Amino acid sequence: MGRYVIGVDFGTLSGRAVVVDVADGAELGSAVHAYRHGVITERLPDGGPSLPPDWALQDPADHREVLRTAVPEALRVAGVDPAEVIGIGVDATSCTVLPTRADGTPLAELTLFRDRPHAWPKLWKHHSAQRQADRITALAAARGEPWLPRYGGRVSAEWQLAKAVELVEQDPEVFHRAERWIETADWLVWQLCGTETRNLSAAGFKGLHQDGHHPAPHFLAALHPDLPALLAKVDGPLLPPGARAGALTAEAARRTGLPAGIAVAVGAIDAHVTAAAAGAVAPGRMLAVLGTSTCLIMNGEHRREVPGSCGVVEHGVTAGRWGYEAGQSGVGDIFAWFLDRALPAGYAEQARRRGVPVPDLLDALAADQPVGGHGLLALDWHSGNRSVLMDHELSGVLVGLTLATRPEEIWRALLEATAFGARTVVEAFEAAGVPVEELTAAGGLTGNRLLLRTYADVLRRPLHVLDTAHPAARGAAVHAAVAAGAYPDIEAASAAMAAPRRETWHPDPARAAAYDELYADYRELHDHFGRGGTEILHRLRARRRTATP
Ligand SMILES: Nc1ncnc2c1ncn2[C@@H]1O[C@H](COP(=O)(O)OP(=O)(O)O)[C@@H](O)[C@H]1O
Ligand SMILES: O=C(CO)[C@@H](O)[C@@H](O)COP(=O)(O)O
Repeated sequence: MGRYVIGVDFGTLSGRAVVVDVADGAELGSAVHAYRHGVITERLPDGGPSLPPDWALQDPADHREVLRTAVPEALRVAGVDPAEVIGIGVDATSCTVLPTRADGTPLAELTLFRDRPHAWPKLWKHHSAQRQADRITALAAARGEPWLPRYGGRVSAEWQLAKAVELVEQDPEVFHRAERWIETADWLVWQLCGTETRNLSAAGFKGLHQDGHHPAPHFLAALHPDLPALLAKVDGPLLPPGARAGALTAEAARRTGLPAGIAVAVGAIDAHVTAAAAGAVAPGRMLAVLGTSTCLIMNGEHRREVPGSCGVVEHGVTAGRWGYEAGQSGVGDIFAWFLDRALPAGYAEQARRRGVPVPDLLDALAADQPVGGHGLLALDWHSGNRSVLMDHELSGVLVGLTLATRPEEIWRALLEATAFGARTVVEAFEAAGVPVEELTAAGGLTGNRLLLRTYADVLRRPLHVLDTAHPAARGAAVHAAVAAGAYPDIEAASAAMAAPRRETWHPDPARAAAYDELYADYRELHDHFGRGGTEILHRLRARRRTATP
């Protein structure tokens, strides 16, 4: 009799479930379910006024629907007997956080709060709390909070505390009525096993939980007098990656088609579980999850403070190690923006005639040009800068345009900008004494060969590419196998269940040398716009805010 586990990944636009063989990690069946409401940026599903700029919400009903549809569908495709499934693991984007009642009911689902934007789950890329994040950073720096350097010296607008300050300031009633304030992954685990738990990884990386403590009540009170009440909303058993949160309830079993009583792993962050799917859990092995955003994840033997990183957290990636995270808030999102909003319509028509996807057409048109031949340079900040500046009021920049510039050249400049952004992060790790010995890529962007070639050239190192269409869901399945007791820890489970490598890209020496020069210019532009050479990007953002009705 086989033994299987299910991993369910809750991404930005869709959720996916995969059925995995516990013995060797083979993916036997999968199903993807696009969220009915996608990312909510304009208006709440029932209508109402426009949401302010930089807002990004999700609908908890969309998440439940994934459990109800994608899990049974993946089981059906795999053709396995559900009775042979021994565990389920769940990961989600983060910090994606929602206010609920004590029984887990999302406030967004109560008639009283349904039309209140602050009652809805705020997605990781809800970036409107930058000024709150700046205040938190300034206060922590002024007080010499020992945790601040562990976050590279800055608190992100994406994280729990910035979002909580925004909530208490802008809708105090929702803040006070929220009995729980919880990451989506932890909320989903609660839905599955009926027991509320919290994962140490998100508590650390997104909740500033360090050395067993949340930020102190007096620190919170200095931000807002009511904020210490947050501590009672986020408490609860904190479990390390791969721990068993509980057993699948009869109700969740009915909804998913799985047997009641199987192990439910504690919730996890999407990029972090992917390290287990990639076999990249030993210190020095960096994983680049290249998708809507980029997350760079790595384990380390020791704790080091890396300026501009998103944090170093004990048990952050696997139990007993120091996990590191850094990244870029917009990568695939920038390419999607270009395709949707900036590319002349004729290109889609040309792609259709050639029978290729539009990105492939643009890659083919741009690939043979020598490095720098387009005369362009871009900053990859259309969704703000996560590392190393951690500032979501920065925005995209493109210089070098002429009347001869072609769309495919801008496309290539954008691909290159994201590679330069990744190199900036890798160099920050190495400069802080955290060597990056190996680099593996996973995620939706690994389907773009020009992008992979560019990353290998710009980063000047071999880039291993993972062979799986569902890296995060597979990682969640690895966590499920540990929670079910099939392996003693994530290291052992990952050794047996990680996805194979599809290929390795090696840098081309001539292109890499040419990119070194362009990268030096990127750094100059980066520091000029991002480190005080000019405040123009902040002024533009402020003007947009005040000009918005
Ligand atoms: N060939 C491609 N070239 C450029 N961008 C792509 C390509 N394929 C997918 N993308 C972008 O990748 C992102 C999706 O990545 P994926 O890893 O599937 O999702 P997520 O990161 O949300 O889990 C989208 O932003 C999409 O526009
Ligand atoms: O920030 C994190 C992880 O820490 C991600 O959840 C967030 O960047 C979203 O990831 P995706 O780009 O949707 O894969």
